[in-house]
Amino acid sequence: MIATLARLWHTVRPIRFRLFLGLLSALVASLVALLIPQVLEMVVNRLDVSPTAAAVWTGAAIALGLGLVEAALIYLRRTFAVAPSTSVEKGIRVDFYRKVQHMPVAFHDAWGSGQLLSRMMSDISLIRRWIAFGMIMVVTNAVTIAVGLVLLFRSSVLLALIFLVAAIPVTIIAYGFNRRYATLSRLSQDQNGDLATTIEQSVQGIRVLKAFGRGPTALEGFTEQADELRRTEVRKATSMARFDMFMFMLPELALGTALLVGLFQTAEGNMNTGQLASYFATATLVIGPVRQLGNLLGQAVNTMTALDRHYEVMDEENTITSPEAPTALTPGAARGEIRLTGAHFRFADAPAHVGDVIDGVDLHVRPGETMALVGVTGSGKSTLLQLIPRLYDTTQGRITIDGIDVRDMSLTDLRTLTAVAFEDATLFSDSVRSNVLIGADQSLSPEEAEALLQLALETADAGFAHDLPLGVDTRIGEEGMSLSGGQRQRLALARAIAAQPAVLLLDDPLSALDTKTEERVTERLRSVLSGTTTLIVAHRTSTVALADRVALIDGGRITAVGTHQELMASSSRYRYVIANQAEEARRDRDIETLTGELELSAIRKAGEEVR
Ligand SMILES: Nc1ncnc2c1ncn2[C@@H]1O[C@H](COP(=O)(O)OP(=O)(O)OP(=O)(O)O)[C@@H](O)[C@H]1O
Repeated sequence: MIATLARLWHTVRPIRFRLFLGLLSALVASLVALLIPQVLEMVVNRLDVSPTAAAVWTGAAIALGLGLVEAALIYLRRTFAVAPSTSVEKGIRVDFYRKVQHMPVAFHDAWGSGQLLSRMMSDISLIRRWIAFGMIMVVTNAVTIAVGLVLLFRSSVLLALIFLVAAIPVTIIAYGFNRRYATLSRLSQDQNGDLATTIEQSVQGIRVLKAFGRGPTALEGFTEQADELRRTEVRKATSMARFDMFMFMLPELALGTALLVGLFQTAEGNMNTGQLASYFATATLVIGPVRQLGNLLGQAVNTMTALDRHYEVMDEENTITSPEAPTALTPGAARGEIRLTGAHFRFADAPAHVGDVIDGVDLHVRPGETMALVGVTGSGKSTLLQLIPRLYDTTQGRITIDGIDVRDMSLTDLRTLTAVAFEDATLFSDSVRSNVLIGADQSLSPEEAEALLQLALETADAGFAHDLPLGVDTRIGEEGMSLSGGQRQRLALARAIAAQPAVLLLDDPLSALDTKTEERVTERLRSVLSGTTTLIVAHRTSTVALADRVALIDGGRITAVGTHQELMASSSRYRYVIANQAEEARRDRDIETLTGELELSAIRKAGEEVR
């Protein structure tokens, strides 16, 4: 807790002085407010002695003046604290985003996107509200209550004790309520997030749901989730209603009792009317901070939790970073010779009894060569590809490009040398042009960039982009025009080509294309990118046959390397894998003919589940 506070103190360093001014304004404002009842007491007592209009006017003018000063100070408090705290909030948010961006893929495997989103949005907002408001108000309210109590005791010890009897449970109830309410709020936020995810999934997978007649089941699931959220909202409202009841009932009861006792006391001459008036004015002023203090203490605990959650992400160690003294290289001059030596890899969450996913791979890919990676599903093809640009790091062994260990290169150089296209083509909500040129050399002139865009689109057989409503300036992605799976894949491939890498890593990027288009694209890739070393995960025999050589991967090991013809002749395992893939491709074609643009991979997955 102390360490967390110390870190927060460090974070607010640039605005500490303004926060101090905010605190000062708030303190003076509340002391000024507490002066008003004292003026009231004076006026009432003066009126008892000499009831003149002048006394009334003077008292009213002083109270009005004090009220104006208080209002001005409250304005100052907000000015001093709110604007700078939003800049601190922005800073924290940007740091968080930077951190998440820099973290390796393994971090994102481990952390759900919902978790990161809620830490990025809700937790950071909570921290900002505490910096701008909570921190200042907790001190101000504590001082107001302390001074207020002294004034109440000065008016009447007995009435002050009645006030205290109500104030203590109010603070305790408010504190407890805030803690419980925060838990419920977080639950409701999580459930809202889950509901949003369900809607997103059903909208994205609407065709699969319809094709399999799973709409009613999806609706049932959704209704159950919506009902859970409703129950949480009802619990929140009930809890709030109970809290409000106590918050108003206890102080009102105390003030009612105090009024009764106060009137007797005044009648018996134990206190004067001025004191009684000042007691009530002070008590009304102090009850607000009493109610708020419990809330603020609860908020403080919630903010500590939010800070801990925030620092938990910020403290995650980034294991994939550039070395301190990277080997100098010129990505443009690279030959693209890849060598894996005794490469091992296992996922951090893999159970102990399971062997390494990549289990001692030795592989040599010659400069400019196109090598196909072939293996049954789950044999480690995608994982192997991802080790080269260090999306994951080998747990043993080494990978070199042109003789330089990838760990000795700066990440920027390595990621310029390599480009990846995944089967699952992710496009951003932006124009086709921006999507394709995302990894292109930023120093190109507009004409060069345009020529590169054309070449990439042509090579990837993505000429359809010119026929979109605004051509290559058409907005695509989630908020833009929707494209078919095959179109998305071709743009993702064009993006990898436009990066002009020395090493092109293609993870089954043509799976959604028909066989003819795939063959055409593979041919073009070979002629346009003759100097580029290409490692391609392929399922179709046609693509495999076009590669210079093929590597067969089995259980995380390379078991055979050679041309397609050589392996067909020498390896029975290779013949088995290829025959299997041909069968799969035939089934895909049949389904495609039957259902048009259906999501093939989803259908396959659903089919596997049924089996
Ligand atoms: N992020 C991950 N965390 C844990 N295990 C994973 C992760 N990604 C893949 N695996 C596991 O690693 C193994 C190899 O997966 P990989 O995706 O490399 O296979 P693949 O040969 O590319 O399969 P496919 O042809 O089906 O794409 C599989 O058993 C898979 O379940």
